[in-house]
Amino acid sequence: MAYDHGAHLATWDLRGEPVVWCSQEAVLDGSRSIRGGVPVCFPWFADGPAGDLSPAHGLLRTATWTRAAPTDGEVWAWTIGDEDVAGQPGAEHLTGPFRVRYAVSLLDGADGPALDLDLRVHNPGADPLTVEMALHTYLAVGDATTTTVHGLSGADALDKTTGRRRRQEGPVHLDGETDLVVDSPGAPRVEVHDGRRVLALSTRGATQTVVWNPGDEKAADLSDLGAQEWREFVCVETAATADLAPTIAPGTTHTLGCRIVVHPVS
Ligand SMILES: O=P(O)(O)OC[C@H]1O[C@@H](O)[C@H](O)[C@@H](O)[C@@H]1O
Repeated sequence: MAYDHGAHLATWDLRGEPVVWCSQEAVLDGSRSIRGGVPVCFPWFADGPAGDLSPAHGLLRTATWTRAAPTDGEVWAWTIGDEDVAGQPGAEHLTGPFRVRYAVSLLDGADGPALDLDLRVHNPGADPLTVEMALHTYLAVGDATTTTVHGLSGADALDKTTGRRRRQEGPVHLDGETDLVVDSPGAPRVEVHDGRRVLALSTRGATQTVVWNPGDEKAADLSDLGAQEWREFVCVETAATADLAPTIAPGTTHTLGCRIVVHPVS
């Protein structure tokens, strides 16, 4: 299921099981962002590099995108540009013109079925364009508290729950509120292990991986999340933000992409 509102893939199921998770309480009428699926964050992430921008995660998350013709393997494709959001709340923070094409593909690869997300940002302007971006995937897990995220050990990270930078040692454990922006240039393979399967993410054009789960206490503040639903997902986000946001030269395109493959645990 996908919506033009935010170019938002809301769910992806495989063999009857959700892989991309969506809240039972998600608001799907376009009046706010969707809690779950894959929010597209652009042209800023969260409250922006200096923490003073709104709407959160950039105004494309709640904008109405235009459907584009899907090409090979693509199930949905959309486009949007700066002129489409002119006058909307947050448009005053845009730093230059852009044209974006976003596509969701279902692929049948050697590793089995895969979901591929592809965000292409073109700078049609005369000046370099620096933008933050993220594919904020909500991944379904058996129980977040016993789920681990692998592939990020040894990387520097900003722990947003403390405001401090630290080195990530070993897998990320989701025991309590987790909000970690891990610097992960070089396209690492990141894996989510929940004991019953492994979700493997390979990325392109990303410089960071964000791992987020609100935990019990913070979840209670989210009106579009059911009681205990925070246990059912972990967000592992393909990102390029803050000092590691790309600067796109005039006339060029930056692609941020993510491919998700599901491996059963035997
Ligand atoms: O509630 P929102 O706007 O969907 O954001 C959810 C979370 O998204 C994550 O990407 C951020 O790192 C968190 O800080 C934020 O709380």
